[in-house]
Amino acid sequence: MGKTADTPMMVQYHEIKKQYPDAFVFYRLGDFYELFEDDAVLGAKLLELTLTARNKNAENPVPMAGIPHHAAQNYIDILVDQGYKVAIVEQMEDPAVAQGMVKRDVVQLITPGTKMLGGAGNDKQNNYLAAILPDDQRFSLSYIDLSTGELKVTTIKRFEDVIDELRSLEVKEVVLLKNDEQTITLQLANQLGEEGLVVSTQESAEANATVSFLTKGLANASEASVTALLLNYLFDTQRRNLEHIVPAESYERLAYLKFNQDTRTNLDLVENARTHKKSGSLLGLIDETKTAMGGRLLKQWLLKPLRDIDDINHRLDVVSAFQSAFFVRGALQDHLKSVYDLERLAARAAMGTMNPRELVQLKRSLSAIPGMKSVLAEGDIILSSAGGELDAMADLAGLIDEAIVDDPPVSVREGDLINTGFDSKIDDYRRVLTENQQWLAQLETDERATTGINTLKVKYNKNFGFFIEVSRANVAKLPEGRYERRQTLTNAERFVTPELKEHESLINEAQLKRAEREYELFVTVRERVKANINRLQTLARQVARLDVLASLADVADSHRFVRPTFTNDNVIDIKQGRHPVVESLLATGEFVANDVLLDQDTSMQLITGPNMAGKSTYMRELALIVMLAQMGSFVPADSAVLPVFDQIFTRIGANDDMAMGQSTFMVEMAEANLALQEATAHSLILFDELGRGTATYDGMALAQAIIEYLDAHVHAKTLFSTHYHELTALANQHASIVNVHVGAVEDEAGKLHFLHQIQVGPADKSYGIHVAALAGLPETLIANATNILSGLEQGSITSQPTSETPASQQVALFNVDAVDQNTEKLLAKLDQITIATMTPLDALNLLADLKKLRS
Ligand SMILES: Nc1ncnc2c1ncn2[C@@H]1O[C@H](COP(=O)(O)OP(=O)(O)OP(=O)(O)O)[C@@H](O)[C@H]1O
Repeated sequence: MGKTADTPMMVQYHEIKKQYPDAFVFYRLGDFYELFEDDAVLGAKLLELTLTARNKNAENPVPMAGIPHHAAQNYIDILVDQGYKVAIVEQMEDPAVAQGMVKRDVVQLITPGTKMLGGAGNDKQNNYLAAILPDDQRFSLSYIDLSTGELKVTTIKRFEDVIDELRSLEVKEVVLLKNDEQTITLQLANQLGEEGLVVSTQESAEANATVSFLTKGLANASEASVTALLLNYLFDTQRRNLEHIVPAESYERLAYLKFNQDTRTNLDLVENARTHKKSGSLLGLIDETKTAMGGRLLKQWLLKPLRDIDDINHRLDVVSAFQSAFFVRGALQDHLKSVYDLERLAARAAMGTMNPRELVQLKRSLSAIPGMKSVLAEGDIILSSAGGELDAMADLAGLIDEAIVDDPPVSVREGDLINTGFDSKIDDYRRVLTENQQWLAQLETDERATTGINTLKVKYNKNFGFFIEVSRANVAKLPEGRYERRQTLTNAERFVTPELKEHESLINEAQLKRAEREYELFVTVRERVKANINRLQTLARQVARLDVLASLADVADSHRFVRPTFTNDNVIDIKQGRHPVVESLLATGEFVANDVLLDQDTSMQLITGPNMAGKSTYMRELALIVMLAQMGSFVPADSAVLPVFDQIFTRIGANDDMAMGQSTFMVEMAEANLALQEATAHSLILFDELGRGTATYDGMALAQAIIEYLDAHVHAKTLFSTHYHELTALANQHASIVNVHVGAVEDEAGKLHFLHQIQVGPADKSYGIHVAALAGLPETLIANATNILSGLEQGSITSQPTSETPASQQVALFNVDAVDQNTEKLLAKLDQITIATMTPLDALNLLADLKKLRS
C-alpha cells in the first residue's frame, strides 16, 4: 500500500481519535495543543491557523496545526460556539521522567451544552444541555446548566412541545440514548438535527451510585432514566468532580402559563424579534437585577409565568413590600451589587477550578450578606423574615478572610496567596526569605567595600540566579580564590561566591517550600468551600429571588406599574393599560393608555380601525400584562383585574409588511389551528388580521368561520383584529362578541390622525387609502384608488345582515350573484388553453375572444 507505518505518537493519537470521531482532538505536545490530519485541515480554516505537516519530507506527511496551550480557551470557544466538540488530551505523566511514549488521555470533552459560560462575572445567561428519552406515549426531558448545577426534568406528550421547551431554554445540545435499533431515536436525532441542535449519544440510561443520588427523588421511572442518561453523559465527558449538581427536580408543565416560540417572538418577550437583542424586549425593560443569578432567574420567571394564585400572590406580596420600602430596597440593591455569581462560584469550587481571586470574590459576596440582613430587618415582616433566612456563612467568609490575601494572583502555584500570620510554616519561610534578601541587599555594599570596586553590582537573572558583576577593567582587582567565574560577557565578568551560593539556595528552597505550602493551604480553603456547597447554593437561590423581586419593585416604581388582582370570575378589567416597551420608546405622555374590558359574558372583542392605528399594540399589551401578572410582577395600568390564564395563543403578523405567500398562509392557518384545538375557556387568544394572507373571499370566510367556531366551542377570551368590516356584523348575532375600534379622525384636508384610542363599536371606515397617502404614495395613484373604492362601494358590496338569515350567510363581502356572469365563461375558456402548443397568432386570437366575452 506504500503507506509508512505510524510513529508511536500517531498510533496513540489514532487510538484517542477513534473514541472521539466527532470531536476536534486537541493533543497536548509540550506547550502546544496539536491538531492532526482532518482536524488540522478544518481547524486551520476555522481558526485561521497555519497548516503545517509532521514528517514533511516523508511519503505520508501528516497535516498539523498548533495552538499555544495558554491561548487554547479562545480557540475552543470559537469551535464550540459553531456547534463542534473539542476533546482535550493532556499528558498524564511528566515527559521528563516518562519511560517511552508519554501517557496521554482525554481529560474533558467540551461541547455546546457543556461549555462553561463566563467566570463568576455578570453573566445573565444560562447554558442548558438536555436529554430526551421517548417511549410509545410521550417524551421525558431533562436539562442541566453545568455551570450552576441546576437540574430539572419533565414529561411532555407531543414532540412539538418538546421542541418548544428546547427553544425556550435555548438548548444547543441534546443527548439521546445510543441504540441503533430503536428507529424512533434515529428519527428523533434527525428531527433535532434539522432544528440546528447538536445531537450526542450516550450508551446507558442506568443510574450508578452517584447518579442515583441525584435522581432518587424522582417518582417517575422514565424521568429518572432520562436524568440518568443526561448525567452519565456529563460524568463521561467532564471527568471531574461535579458535586455542585443539585438533585433533579421534576416539574409539571401544567403548573405554568403555556405559550410557544411564536408567541415569545411576536411579543418580543426576551429579545427584540428584529434585532435579536435584549434591549427592545420586555425582559430588557424589566431587568433591574443587580446579580447574574438574579438576571437568570428573572428570565426563567418571565418564560414560565405561574398558574397558582397563591404562588403568584406570594411573589406579589414581596414586590409590594419592596415597593413601599424604598430605602430598604435601595440599600439592599447596593449590597447586591457587590455579590458575585454565587451559583457559579459554588460550581467552580466543586470542580476544583476555583482560583484565589474567585475565593476573594466569594468572601466579598458573603460579607455583603450581614448588611443585607440588617437592611431587610428594617422592612416589614415579609422582608425581615426573608432577611432572617439568609445564612451569611460567617465561618467560611472568616476563613477566607484570614487565609487569603486581598489581591491574590490568578496563579495558584507561585505563592503570595496566603496571609501572614495564618500559618507558622509559611511565616518561617517568609522570614528566611526576608533575611536572605536583606543579606543580598547588603552584599553589594559589603563587596564594594572589600574589593574597592565601586561599580561592582549584585544582579539576578533566570538562568544563572544571583551573581556579582564586575567590569572587565576591574576584574584584576578581585582577590584570588573566593570568586568563582560563572559567565564572561564582552565588557564584564560574572562571579559567584560560596556565601552567595549558600544564600541563594536558602532563598530557592524557602521560595519553593513556601509556594508548595501556600498551594496546600489554598486547596484546603477551597475544599472547605466545596464542603459547604449546599449552603452556598441555598444562599444563591435566596439572593437571586430577592434580587428579582426588588428589581420588579424598581420597575413598578419607575414605569408606574400597579399590583394586579386575580378573580375566578373570568373577567378582564384593565383600566388605562399600556404597552410598556412601546411606551418606553415614545416621549413621556405620548402613549395613549386604553381600558380592556371583557366581562364574564364577553369572550371576544372584534377590533377594527385603520392600519397603524395601534391594534396590534393593544393586543400585545394585554398578553404582556397577563404574563407580567402571572410571573408575579406589577403591571402597566392604573388597575388590573384578571383571571388566571392557562395558555396564550397569538397569531400576530410578525411579517406584517411582507407579501404573504402560500406557505406563510399555511403557517398562519397552522397557528390558528393550534389555538382552536388546544385553547380552553381559560386561555387567551390574540388573532391579528387572521385570514388576510389569502384571497378576500377565502380570508373573510375563514375569519368568520373561525370566530363562530371559537364562539361555539372554545369560549377563550379572544382579541380578534380585522380589516373585514363586514365581520363587525357578527356582534349582532353573538352575545359574547363585542365590537371595538381604534379611533382615527380625518382633518379638513382629508389627512388622517390616529388617536390610538380604543372605542366602543365598529370603525366607520377602513382608511386604508389614507394610510397609503400618509406613506407618500403618488397623488394620482391615491386619487385613482379613491375612485376605484367608491365604484366598488356603490356596486357590489353588501354587508347588511338581517336577523332572520344565519350569520354565516349574512356577512359575505361581495354578493356572488352580482359578480359578472361572464366570469364563469371566461374562466372556463382559460381552463381549456394549452399555452405550450399555441402560436403567437393563436394567443392573439384568444385574447380577442376573451375581450369579446368581457364586453
Ligand atoms: N396606544 C398608543 N399610543 C401611542 N402610540 C401608539 C399606540 N399604539 C400604537 N402606537 C404607535 O402606532 C404604531 C403602530 O401600531 P400598531 O402596529 O399597533 O398598529 P396596527 O393598527 O396594528 O397596524 P396594522 O393594521 O398596520 O398592523 C406603533 O408602532 C406605535 O408607535
